[in-house]
Amino acid sequence: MYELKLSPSILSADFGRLGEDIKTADQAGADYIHIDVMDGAFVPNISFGIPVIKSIRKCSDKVFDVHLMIEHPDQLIPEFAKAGADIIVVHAEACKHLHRTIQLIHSLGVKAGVALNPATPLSVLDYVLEDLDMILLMTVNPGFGGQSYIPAMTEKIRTLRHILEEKGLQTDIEIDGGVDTKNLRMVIEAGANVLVSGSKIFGGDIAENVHQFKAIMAEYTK
Ligand SMILES: O=C(CO)[C@@H](O)[C@H](O)COP(=O)(O)O
Ligand SMILES: [Fe+2]
Repeated sequence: MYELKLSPSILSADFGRLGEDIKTADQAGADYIHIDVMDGAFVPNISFGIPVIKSIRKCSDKVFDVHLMIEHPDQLIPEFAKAGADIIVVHAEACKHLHRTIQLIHSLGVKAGVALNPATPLSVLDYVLEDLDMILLMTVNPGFGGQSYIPAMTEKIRTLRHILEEKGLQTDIEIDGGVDTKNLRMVIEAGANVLVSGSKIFGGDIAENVHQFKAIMAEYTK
C-alpha cells in the first residue's frame, strides 16, 4: 500500500480568513496543502496567484502542492518555486513541451507533477512517466470546487496504477475533484494515494472533516 496523503484544497476555504483556515486544516492532520491557481484562460475561473502563496507560506510548514491551471506555465514556474511551492503540477494540455517543463521544475529543486483532464488519455505520459514525482488525475473538469466525481475516472486510476507497477514505478497518484468520505475507499482501492478535497473539507467544521477523512485513510495502514 502506498503512503496515503490528504491534501485539502484551499479553493473552498474562506478567503477572508485564509490563514486561519489553513492553520486549522494543518493542525487537524492535513498532510499537504493543495493550492489551485486558475488564470481565467486555461479554465473558466480565476482564483489567486503568487503573492497569496508567498503570504500563506507563513501559515503552514506542510507540503505546498501547487496545481497550476494556467496557460504558458513555464513563464511563471520560477516565481511559484520562489513563493514556496514544494510540488508544482502542470497540466499536460497546457504544455507544448512537457518534457522541458518537467526539467524546468526539477532544475528549481521542486517536485514535478503532471495533471490530466478527465478526457485526456494516459498515453500522453508514456515518454515522461519516469521523470514524474506525481501524476494528478482530474476526477472533475477543472475550474471549480464542489462538482461531482466522474465515475469513469475510477478505471483510469486503476489503469494508471497498473501501468506504473508494471514499470516498477512507485509514483504518487493524486486525484482531484468530487472526493468525499463516501467514495474515498473506492479511489484508494483503485490506486490513488494523494487525496485532494476542497468543499468537503473547508465546507463546515474543517477539523472534524479532516479527522473523518483521516480516519478512513487509517483503515489502510493497519
Ligand atoms: O483543481 C480543482 C478544481 O479545478 C480542485 O482542487 C477543487 O478545488 C476540488 O474541490 P472539490 O471537488 O473537492 O470540492
Ligand atoms: Fe486542484
